[in-house]
Amino acid sequence: MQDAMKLVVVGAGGRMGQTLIRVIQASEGVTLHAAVERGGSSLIGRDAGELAGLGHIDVAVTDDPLAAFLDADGVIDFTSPQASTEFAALAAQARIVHVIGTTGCLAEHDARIEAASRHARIVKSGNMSLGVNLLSVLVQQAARALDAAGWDIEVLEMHHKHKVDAPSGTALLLGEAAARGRGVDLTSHSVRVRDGHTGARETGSIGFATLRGGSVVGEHSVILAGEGELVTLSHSAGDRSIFARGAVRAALWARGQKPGLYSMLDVLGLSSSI
Ligand SMILES: NC(=O)C1=CN([C@@H]2O[C@H](COP(=O)(O)OP(=O)(O)OC[C@H]3O[C@@H](n4cnc5c(N)ncnc54)[C@H](OP(=O)(O)O)[C@@H]3O)[C@@H](O)[C@H]2O)C=CC1
Ligand SMILES: O=C(O)C1=N[C@H](C(=O)O)C[C@H](O)C1
Repeated sequence: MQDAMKLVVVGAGGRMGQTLIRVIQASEGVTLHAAVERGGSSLIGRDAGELAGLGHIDVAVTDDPLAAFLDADGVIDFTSPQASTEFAALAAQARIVHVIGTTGCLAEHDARIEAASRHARIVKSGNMSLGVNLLSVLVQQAARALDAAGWDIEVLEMHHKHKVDAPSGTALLLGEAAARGRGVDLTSHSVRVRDGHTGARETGSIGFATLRGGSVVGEHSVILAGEGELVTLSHSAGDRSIFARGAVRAALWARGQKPGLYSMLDVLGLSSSI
């Protein structure tokens, strides 16, 4: 049997970082090797278990990611686009698995992450949950079956008030699935904001609407609106552990793969359904 996979959590003090520490401690086949926060953070030196509400686990938070990566098997990263591109380069240097849940990446970040995947095994997804990835397959099928002339597609999302990017990574992932189903490119068909005298809706466009407030973990709906009927496909996240469990599953899966850039659909064996 293989040794437990040694995982580093970067952004250890964040909402997802703390959830990951709890999920890793509760999971078979993985062990928390290190916890990383940015230099200057008041969390450096604190015990990661205490930070996550578990009690002492003898893993002190460090601000030296490369030292942590060199003796690890993988890193799980829910931080920021800039930080994730830097961690991808370090994961490539250490030749380890890098699971990236960070959203809001621009083309320049994605290009750097793709370059790092020549040496690292990277799994990146705007949503690590099983439910959302299954939903994306269903959205693609619905968009293909219900034609653009008769059915308009709108993606609606709501998240907690601290979220900094919009539309959410999940909304974009679902928009991409709808665009694939329609055989069109999302960028040239999406309407990300509406305000003022917008004119009538353009046939075939894919609209996005963003709500923010309170402590909502993540609500997503894809609405297919026809004449006199609506089809709504939706997902509701009750707890951040669904993302953390997906990320751990991705790390274990990627351990056996060649260097490259993979998605959660690859991890879940759903790529052949798209
Ligand atoms: N794909 C998925 O399934 C999911 C994705 N996400 C995404 O994950 C990301 C994080 O979300 P969330 O946990 O809510 O955000 P938080 O702001 O709570 O956590 C981010 C953490 O990363 C830390 N961080 C930022 N830069 C660095 C760095 N250079 N080195 C070390 N640590 C760093 C932050 O530290 P500091 O506070 O000092 O800046 C913070 O502790 C977002 O992009 C979010 O959209 C979230 C949930 C699920
Ligand atoms: O920031 C969050 O919280 C979440 N971010 C991801 C996204 O942008 O879709 C996933 C999840 O919905 C929670």
